[in-house]
Amino acid sequence: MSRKIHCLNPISQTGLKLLTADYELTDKAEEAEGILVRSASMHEMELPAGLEAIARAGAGVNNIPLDKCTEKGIVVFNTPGANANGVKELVLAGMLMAARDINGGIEWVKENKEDANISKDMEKSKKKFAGTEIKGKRLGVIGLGAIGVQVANAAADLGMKVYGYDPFISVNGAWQLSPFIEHVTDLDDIYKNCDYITVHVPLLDSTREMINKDAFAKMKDGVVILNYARDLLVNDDDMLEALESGKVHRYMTDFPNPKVTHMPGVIATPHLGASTAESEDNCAEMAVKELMDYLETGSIRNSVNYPACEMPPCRGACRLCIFNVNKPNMIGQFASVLAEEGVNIPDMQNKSKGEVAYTIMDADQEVSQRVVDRLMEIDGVYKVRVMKAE
Ligand SMILES: NC(=O)C1=CN([C@@H]2O[C@H](COP(=O)(O)OP(=O)(O)OC[C@H]3O[C@@H](n4cnc5c(N)ncnc54)[C@H](O)[C@@H]3O)[C@@H](O)[C@H]2O)C=CC1
Ligand SMILES: O=C(O)CCC(=O)C(=O)O
Repeated sequence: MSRKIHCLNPISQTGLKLLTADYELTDKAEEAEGILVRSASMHEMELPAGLEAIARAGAGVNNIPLDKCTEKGIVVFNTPGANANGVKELVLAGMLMAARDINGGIEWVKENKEDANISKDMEKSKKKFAGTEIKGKRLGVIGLGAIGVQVANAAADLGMKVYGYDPFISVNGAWQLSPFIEHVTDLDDIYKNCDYITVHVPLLDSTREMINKDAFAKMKDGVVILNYARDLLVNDDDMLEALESGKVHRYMTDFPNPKVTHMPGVIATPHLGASTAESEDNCAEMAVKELMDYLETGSIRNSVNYPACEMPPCRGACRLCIFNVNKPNMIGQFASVLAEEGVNIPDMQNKSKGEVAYTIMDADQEVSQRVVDRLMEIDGVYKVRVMKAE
């Protein structure tokens, strides 16, 4: 029987082509074992009873109800870094468009397209659209993950003086960061010093509306804010005030909403950061591979709600994948149940991540529903998935 995959957004064929003959795309979400999604919101969606995993072809997972998925033992994947270059290039375009009034200039040419003297007239009009160069200006990058590091390095290559802030920077991120970036540990150093500030953090409770009136109060007059991460990182009312007072010269954003579109000094794009052929292909390929690997082997790579856990092919008659709360004596209880039922475990792997843990156990014989029920009865177990050895 083939595994059913439902796409909540159009997913690049480059990724979908990787699905083998064991898979089938379905229009019916309710029968899906796996879901592929980009930005569609899943918060109001009823999660299918047989859903094992969701793969987000992208970075941000604020469109997915993570807690609900965790409690149901549904593994949520994303595709770290797969669209970072696409976003970096749009951020660079944003900085350049904020530095001079390129948009205004283009509009002027359109408005004057019938002017037979345009070649002369433009020389008188162009001063309205003049600006500055980004070389030598100070850029603050908040969040030095896949995108932030690339933005910081590219801006340094263009001659900007770059400050980077990320209290949770990964070892990998730190390795990739150019030595020319000044790594600051106090966000105020970015607010006080920078001409351009770009935000590349996930939308979390801790980052929601972090760009607000308190932050603006510390910033230089005429600062440019770039938000190619998520709308709710910025307090819109405070942004309007900052734009009207001249504190913020331009607000460059990939997240227009009815308030933002009416603000002066805004240049908005319609969530285009990852909309390049390359990013779409990269994300789709990574998402499909993660999904297939998990559905076929139980191995988890790049999950945002469960730990990474890689297992070689099944060494028994079946494989048990157990999702549970991370607390003492869980493995002891699993092993006791299996021992009492006369099931031997030739191989196993257990990993934890914060509040949750994941255990893969190969069993030397097929297990009965009673074994599964007994495991499910253990306090703290969310789900037991049984996979037959191929
Ligand atoms: N416009 C678009 O189309 C796209 C937007 N995005 C957005 O950009 C965000 C970042 O993407 P990636 O760089 O790929 O993610 P990432 O996970 O590689 O990097 C995020 C970084 O933010 C850091 N961070 C978290 N909280 C922070 C805080 N309070 N202060 C400073 N740093 C903090 C983390 O330590 C991490 O290094 C995504 O979560 C998503 O919302 C991502 C891709 C495309
Ligand atoms: O998939 C998209 O179109 C948007 C990408 C994005 O926002 C993300 O990866 O977080």
